[in-house]
Amino acid sequence: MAENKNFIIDFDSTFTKVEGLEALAEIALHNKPNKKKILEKIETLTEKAMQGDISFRESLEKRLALLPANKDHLKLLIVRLQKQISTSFNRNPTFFTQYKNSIYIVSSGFKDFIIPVVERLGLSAKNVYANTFTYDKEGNITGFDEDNILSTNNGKVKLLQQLDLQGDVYVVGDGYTDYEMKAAGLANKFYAFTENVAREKVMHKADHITPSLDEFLYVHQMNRTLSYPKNRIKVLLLENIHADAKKIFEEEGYQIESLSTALDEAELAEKIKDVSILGIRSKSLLTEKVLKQAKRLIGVGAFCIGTNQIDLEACAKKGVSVFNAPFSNTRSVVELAIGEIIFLLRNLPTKMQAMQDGNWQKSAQNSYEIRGKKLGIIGYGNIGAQLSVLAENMGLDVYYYDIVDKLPLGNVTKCKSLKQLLTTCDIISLHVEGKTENKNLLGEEELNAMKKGSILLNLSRGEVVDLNALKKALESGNLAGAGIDVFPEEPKTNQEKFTSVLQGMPNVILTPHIGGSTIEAQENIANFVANKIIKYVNTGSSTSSVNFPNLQLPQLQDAHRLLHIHYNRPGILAEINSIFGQHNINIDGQYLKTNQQIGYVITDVNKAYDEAVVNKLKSLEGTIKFRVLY
Ligand SMILES: NC(=O)c1ccc[n+]([C@@H]2O[C@H](COP(=O)([O-])OP(=O)(O)OC[C@H]3O[C@@H](n4cnc5c(N)ncnc54)[C@H](O)[C@@H]3O)[C@@H](O)[C@H]2O)c1
Ligand SMILES: O=C(O)[C@H](O)COP(=O)(O)O
Repeated sequence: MAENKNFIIDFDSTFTKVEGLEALAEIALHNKPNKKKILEKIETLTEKAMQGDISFRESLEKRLALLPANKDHLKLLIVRLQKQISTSFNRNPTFFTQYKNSIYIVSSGFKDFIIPVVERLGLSAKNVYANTFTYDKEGNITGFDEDNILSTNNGKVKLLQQLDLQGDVYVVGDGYTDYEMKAAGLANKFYAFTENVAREKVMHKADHITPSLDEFLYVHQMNRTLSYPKNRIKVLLLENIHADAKKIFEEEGYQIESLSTALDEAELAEKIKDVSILGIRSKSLLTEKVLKQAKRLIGVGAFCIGTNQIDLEACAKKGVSVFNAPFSNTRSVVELAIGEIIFLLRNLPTKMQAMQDGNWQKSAQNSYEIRGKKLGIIGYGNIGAQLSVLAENMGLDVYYYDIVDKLPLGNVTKCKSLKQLLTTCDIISLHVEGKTENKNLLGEEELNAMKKGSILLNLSRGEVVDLNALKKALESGNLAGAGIDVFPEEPKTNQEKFTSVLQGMPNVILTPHIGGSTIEAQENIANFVANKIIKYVNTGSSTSSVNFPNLQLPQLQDAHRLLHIHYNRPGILAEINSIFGQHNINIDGQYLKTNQQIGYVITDVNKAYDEAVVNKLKSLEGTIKFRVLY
């Protein structure tokens, strides 16, 4: 309760993102030749005092002596600082208005610029305890009021003794002098505020590290803008996901751990225990066994196209939404396929190896143009269709076969059966997904059905082609070459050895699953997937989730959003609404979608609601997960 709690809040680098005196120096030294040097000296002096390495008084005297500032500079400083209030402070205006009489700004900075800044969040000058400047007649800063207790060493401690606050006292700050109030027995707890600056020495002394004001308010169960502090959301990124993803999650305030390799089942099961968001690529298997350990998992990002490595159904049943990047690397795969078609039709792998071995084989034998050849695409999805457009533009005659009805682009010919495609085309390229039904889609029978002298590309999934049968087809000469990018068993790291029955065969291109491994694709994927997950966490929007009913939600405005994920069974929506009815809750908006396994209901209700509602919704039979957003 506010009456029993007092909040002592530091100003520089806590209330604002920057140190006031440093910002003042920046302004006062604008265009001065020695600016950089003086600024560095001021920063060093600030840091030394903050770390507790020199006395505060000494630091202040030395800093002011270096500062040629006046009242005009102060006016500019105030405008700058008002724009630099810490993000999480600005995000929680109700905390300041609700507890304005219990919040004390205690700072070794200067009231001259602190008061106009804290007033922005509704605090009053009478609760600001800080130093004051002295000026000459022209308005130049000459020093500070030396009688002010806050200008002395241990000033914050002495001030707090004088204030003699009744009730609990909580200190929030980024500096050592803030900790000293707790050390002197004048505060119940010291919270090291690390949103703007994280000092090891100060964090080490803290009762609690608070990366934002949200965390402090969450710990104290006080009125706040975010239901759950973002710093509590732990993200685990595996398999060398592009650095942009880490950056985007970091900017959102999440905690990130990033590893360059995949993890095996046991390692992942251990690591996933406290993870809220998991990011993987094609190598990490997310099995039901791993998911059993995932107590806090909300979302999974497949930073690739394929999601066959993830037990999507088990994720849905656990209320975990999975997102992938369905388009971001498609162009890269298509370009590699085109390149390989040209290489294989010119018999280049064999010729290149001969050159490496010192053998000159100038001859047109077994070398063909791609123009006019028949390309057969199995799986006319995002990659297959894109390949057809590029290939047709290069003069290939394109055919496709898909189990789903797909619109043929350009002059492409649709085949009625796989057999028709295999027996018609000179080049076969596989672009199907890696589901169980597609295991050995091309086995001995299918490979034997292919035209004599044709070539095969597989840049989809390893299990789709029976590699022993392919080896035989190549040895028999029925196939003239193959480009294989994906394998039933692939190394988890670049350090592991790779072996395949196709090694050492002529006119075969083996690549280490790099169809989508281009700088452009990886960057696009990182941005696409990370932003989709953040949107899901922040708004509940599940657009383009691969295992959740897709709901595109409007921005939440002055309401609570209740997200209810449940097993898809009849009558549950009626039960949810009956709970709202019993508690007289006004529904501002409601959105529902279901798929075979689960139902996803989002209800926006007006601000005031009874906590009992939440408990009833959580314990409703069939509930998988429940979240509140506000
Ligand atoms: N090598 C790489 O680095 C790399 C990169 C990206 C994608 N991929 C793989 O490529 C696959 C295809 O990607 P996409 O974006 O085109 O997927 P997509 O889902 O858009 O298209 C797949 C198409 O295959 C069809 N299909 C599925 N099974 C089939 C079958 N048995 N016979 C005929 N058609 C069938 C589907 O109906 C669909 O139209 C991905 O699932 C992924 O596994 C590999
Ligand atoms: O599914 C995909 O997008 C590809 O197989 C690429 O996977 P990767 O990101 O593991 O290379």
